[in-house]
Amino acid sequence: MGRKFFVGGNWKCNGTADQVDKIVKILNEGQVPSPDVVEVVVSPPYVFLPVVKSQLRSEFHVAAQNCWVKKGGAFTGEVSAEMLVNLGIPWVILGHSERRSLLGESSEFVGDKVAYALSQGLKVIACVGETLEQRESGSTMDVVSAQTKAIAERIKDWTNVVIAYEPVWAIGTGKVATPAQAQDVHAFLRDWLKTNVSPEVAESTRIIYGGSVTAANSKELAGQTDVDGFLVGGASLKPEFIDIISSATVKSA
Ligand SMILES: O=C(CO)COP(=O)(O)O
Repeated sequence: MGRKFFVGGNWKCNGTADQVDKIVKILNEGQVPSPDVVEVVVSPPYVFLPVVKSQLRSEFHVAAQNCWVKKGGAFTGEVSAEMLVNLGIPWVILGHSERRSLLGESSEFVGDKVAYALSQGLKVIACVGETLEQRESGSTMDVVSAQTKAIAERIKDWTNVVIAYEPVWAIGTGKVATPAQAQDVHAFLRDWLKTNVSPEVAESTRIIYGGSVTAANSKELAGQTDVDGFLVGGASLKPEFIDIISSATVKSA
């Protein structure tokens, strides 16, 4: 089907220079499937991006965890898409639930960011996902489709977009979505893209899962038809990230 497995490591706001050295060493020494089988992107905090980029094995790439919504200028504390491009940072994560909930980023704002980042040549990992309350009230599909729609309304080309489905109740909680729960939402999102964007975009866009992914559950999740990879938080800071990357072989088996 041609969707290359994608594993992202979101380091969030973690790490000292020493810890970053150690993680990079683990990543560089780990035995992983070839880049034909899996695309690996790690996302350190901004301050560590240049050092990680320069030291990381060449087949792995780096992502920023955010960027500003338009051209840089008088926006204290922000980092612009142009700066990332200028430093050769190929990817950016946008719309993570921690930014939506803690920093008040609306779906429209996230959609604007995705459109601007793509226009500057960045590739985007765009995050969507429902809270526990929304899941329990039965509105999961409404929430993820509204979040996806805000992006779809603002972009034309999906080539450089990966969608990360990250149920908020599964993030950092140890409470992973069951493979069936993940598959349900991934299949729904793919169908949403088919109806609202195009069959080609639905078929080619990677939809990855995030939320308490570990080496213990990654193979079973990877076995689901519409799960095209992972966005890993906590476990991406540990040696088990190598095993999670290796779960890509489930698809080619
Ligand atoms: O938010 C996440 C990745 O972006 C997931 O975090 P955890 O893997 O720590 O649950």
